[in-house]
Amino acid sequence: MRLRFLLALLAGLVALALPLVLPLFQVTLLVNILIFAIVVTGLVLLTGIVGLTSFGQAAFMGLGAYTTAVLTTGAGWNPWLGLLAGFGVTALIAWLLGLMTLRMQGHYLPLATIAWGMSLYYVFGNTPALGGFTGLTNIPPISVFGLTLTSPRTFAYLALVCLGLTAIGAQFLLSSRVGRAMRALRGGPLVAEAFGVNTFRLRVEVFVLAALMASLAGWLYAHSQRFVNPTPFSLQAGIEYLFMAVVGGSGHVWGGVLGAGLITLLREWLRDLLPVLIGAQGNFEVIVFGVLVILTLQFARRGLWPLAERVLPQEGARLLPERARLPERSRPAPGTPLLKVEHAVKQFGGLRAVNDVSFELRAGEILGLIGPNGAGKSTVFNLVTGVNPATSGRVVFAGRDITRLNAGQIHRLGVARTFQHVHLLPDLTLLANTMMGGYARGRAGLIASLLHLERAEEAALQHEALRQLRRVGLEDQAFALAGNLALGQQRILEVARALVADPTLLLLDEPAAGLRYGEKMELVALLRRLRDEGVTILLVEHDMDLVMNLVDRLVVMNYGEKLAEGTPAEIRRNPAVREAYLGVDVPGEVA
Ligand SMILES: Nc1ncnc2c1ncn2[C@@H]1O[C@H](COP(=O)(O)OP(=O)(O)OP(=O)(O)O)[C@@H](O)[C@H]1O
Repeated sequence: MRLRFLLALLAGLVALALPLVLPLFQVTLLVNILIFAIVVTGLVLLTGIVGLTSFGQAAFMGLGAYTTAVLTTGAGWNPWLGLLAGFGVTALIAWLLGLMTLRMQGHYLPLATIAWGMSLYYVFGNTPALGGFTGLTNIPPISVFGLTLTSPRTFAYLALVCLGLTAIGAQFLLSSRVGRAMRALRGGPLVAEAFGVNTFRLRVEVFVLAALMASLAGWLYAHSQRFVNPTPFSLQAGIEYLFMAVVGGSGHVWGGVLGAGLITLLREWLRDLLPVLIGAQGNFEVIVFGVLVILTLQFARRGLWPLAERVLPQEGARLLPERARLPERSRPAPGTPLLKVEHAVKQFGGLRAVNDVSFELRAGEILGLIGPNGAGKSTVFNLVTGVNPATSGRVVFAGRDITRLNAGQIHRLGVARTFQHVHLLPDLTLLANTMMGGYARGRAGLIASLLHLERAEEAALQHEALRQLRRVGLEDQAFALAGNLALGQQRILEVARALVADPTLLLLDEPAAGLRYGEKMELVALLRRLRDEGVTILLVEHDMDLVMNLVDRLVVMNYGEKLAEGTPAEIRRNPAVREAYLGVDVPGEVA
């Protein structure tokens, strides 16, 4: 940790020395690298972390550049006001574009980013007030504390400060509650929503943030070049920013900075070299970039920064001091009805997956939901967790009708879940994964996270996560990576993550799927212990042995209907159940 800090300090000092020692031409290049790195930092958040591929960042850079260019040349505004105006214009346009496009899935979103990237480029080029394709000249320089930044040497320091603040803010964000939610979004909305994240809103927020970073870069660009034209804000430039992120490592802030440096330097070098080698003029460097990206995707899919990370000293485990604990929910008295499913029906087109199912779950018990494949168990699970609303009927939790609430709203009432297919963030520690479960117990938003103003809350979450890891027996691995765990432990980690939400009801979706015998026994022991501590559990499970030895009561489903309900002993004797499970031995109790 100390060594890493010293290396970072050294890198910072070198960066501060470079504008003084490099020849002027190279300082200009350095300024460009710093500016491009700001755009790419936004792309890292948007594309590398959240998984929203954007080809349109150069257009947002253009919005920042043109806004300040018009206002400072035409209306005589101070460049700093031009920056704020650029932020305003970019935020508004990005927000509108985000609202329109961010609900799109798959390849539709990248297509949409290409569309607006092209449109804005032609708006810049075809608007006479913006100087058309020749652009606007005589943009005034920026002044800082009375010092006018006309020389690239002094301008480089402004660019360095801007990049430093952007990159550190992005790092702060990624190590926060919002950052964990952003990472969870990458795997689809299911997990993030289950922990109370408003996924669409978060996508829009990150989209606007990345656009604002590009806008800042555009402002710097306009005042360093002192003129603007549409070319640097074209679709091709947008693609090059993506190249930088991919080559450097789009999952890491410093990867973005590395990519911006490498590609910009390479471009300069190739622009001189290739025409000599080929004997003709042209943008041949783009061909090399294309090959480079393909090679990176082939041999270092996550970019070059993760390779550098391997040789850098690893960051040590650090816990913030806990000043206050998170508030806890009041518990329902054992035996009181906690969950009621009343005449639930779920229709998928012509298929009635759940048909008039009713059952009740009392506080402090473990209820198992079993049935053959396709019986409708997962569908019931989805009705209770708000993933899919019931077609008719009611679901009541803790006296409140939750039938029409979404997953996040239901979670905030005290329902936490695990997933049939484990959904963890393999590159994060067990602790960080567990903390994801406490998202709804925190309040800090994007801005507080960027500024690191959420440390007290983060500390409380860290210690709560640690307590839950201790509760499930994983505390000694709190700082290991979740991706290194065996499946059984990953499932137990998901239980710890759910427990951080301080749930009154824990829903487990096939928790024993894929586990070995020993792992199943550990899981059973854990769930029993949790029950004894007062946790109420509903579990959907295929493993009859496990279910029969764990649960207090069972609901058996078949063809979407409730076939039977009772204690394991009653269910074992039930002839209808035996028939539904024909060919499967409904096992006896194991000592
Ligand atoms: N989103 C959906 N759209 C259409 N049909 C669906 C959907 N989800 C489930 N079904 C259908 O509803 C029926 C019940 O499925 P469900 O997944 O609830 O059963 P299950 O008891 O959980 O089965 P398994 O044990 O195999 O997971 C199945 O016929 C399934 O194909």
